[in-house]
Formats: sequence, C-alpha cells, structure tokens
Amino acid sequence: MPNDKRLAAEAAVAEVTPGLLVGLGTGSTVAYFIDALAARVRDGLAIRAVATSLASAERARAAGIAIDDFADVAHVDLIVDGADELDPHFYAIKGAGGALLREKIVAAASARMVVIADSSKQVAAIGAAKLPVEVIPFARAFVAARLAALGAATIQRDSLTDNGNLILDARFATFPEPRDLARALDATPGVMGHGLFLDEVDAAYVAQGGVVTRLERAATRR
Ligand SMILES: O=C[C@H](O)[C@H](O)[C@H](O)COP(=O)(O)O
Repeated sequence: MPNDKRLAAEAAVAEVTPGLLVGLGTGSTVAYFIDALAARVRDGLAIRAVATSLASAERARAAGIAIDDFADVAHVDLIVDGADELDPHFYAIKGAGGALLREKIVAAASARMVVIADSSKQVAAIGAAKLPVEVIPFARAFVAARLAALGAATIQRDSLTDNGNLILDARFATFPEPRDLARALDATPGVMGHGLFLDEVDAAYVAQGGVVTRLERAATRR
C-alpha cells in the first residue's frame, strides 16, 4: 500500500527553490516534508526556515535544517502545511495537531501556501471535521457559550498549545456558512485563532493510491 502522505510531501519539495524562506507546517504529513527537505539541504540546497510549532522546529533542527525565530520575521516566501479537510473552494480546516494559530500567522506572512495531504482529506465541503478554536484560558466558559449559540458542541483538549492557550474542539450539527462562521469567531474576544483557512491555501499536493495530483487555486488571493 503506497504511503500517500509521504508521496504528497515529497512531491511538494519541488516547490522549494534556493534562497527561499520556507514556513514549515505541523503534523504527520509535514514530518515527511521536513525529512525530504532536510535531505535536499544536506545536498546543498540553501534555504532559511521558520516553524509553526515547537515539534516541527525540533524535528527540522534534528534533521539539519536551521530554524529562524519567527518573532524576527515579517515575510515568508512559502509555507507547506497539512490539513484536516480541504474542499474544491480550497477552504481548509486545520489544527487537529493543535498548531492552528501559529500556522495561520505564518500562512498570513507567506506569499504562497501549499497544502500536502492524502486523499482522505479531500471533501466536497468542509465541516465534518472538528473545528479547533484556540482560546485564552480566561475566556473558556464565555467562548464555549458563544460556540454553543452558534450551534456547536465543544470538547476541551487536555493539553495547552505552544502559546499556553487551550483548545475547544467544536462540532456543529449543521456546519454554518464558512465565511459567516469565521467572521463570528474572529469577532469573539478571547478567541485567539480557529482552524478555518478560507483564503490562505494557494495550491495542494494530494496523493491517492500512489499518484500525486497538484491542484492550483484558480485566482490568487493576494
Ligand atoms: O495542527 C495541526 C495541523 O493543522 C496539521 O497540519 C493538520 O492537523 C494535518 O495533520 P496530519 O498531516 O497529521 O494529518
């Protein structure tokens, strides 16, 4: 059985050209990307990199990729990241691994965002996956009540994020219109981030049965 996560990740390494500042996403698919990119770096590819999680930074450094402090970085050329769901509008749900806030910040700083995934992540419309919402602990009950008013049942994760915040995983009986939901979450004090990526994704490498397909969003977002 082909390893489709690995194949998608390895194909996306072709996006990385010398001199780029690359954002490393988070997750099991990105782990393959980091390993494949590290092999290119060992062969002499000169890049700089930032990471969207402590876990990805650690994996990259161990593999020989130097990681810059994103706090000192205003612009990234390319971020390569995984997704929990991706639909034909290039709307994505992300954050099952808890890195959604840093992923969204680095994506916003990036000129291009490429998603890597196996075909299990491809859906007709996002919304079946749990939607992670990163919440400052002080606002836990308030944000949970706001999510309930939006139609979601929430479960709080046991662990905190790299930012010291908690995550409420939201499941909706009926998934709202994604832009309306994003607007409502963005307008809720205490919500530090959420897993809806509606404008960020420019392209995707999706593998199914050992075959990788590159999908390019029709109009660019910037
Ligand atoms: O916080 C985690 C990220 O958004 C991941 O990129 C996403 O959950 C996909 O992870 P995986 O490649 O492990 O399925």
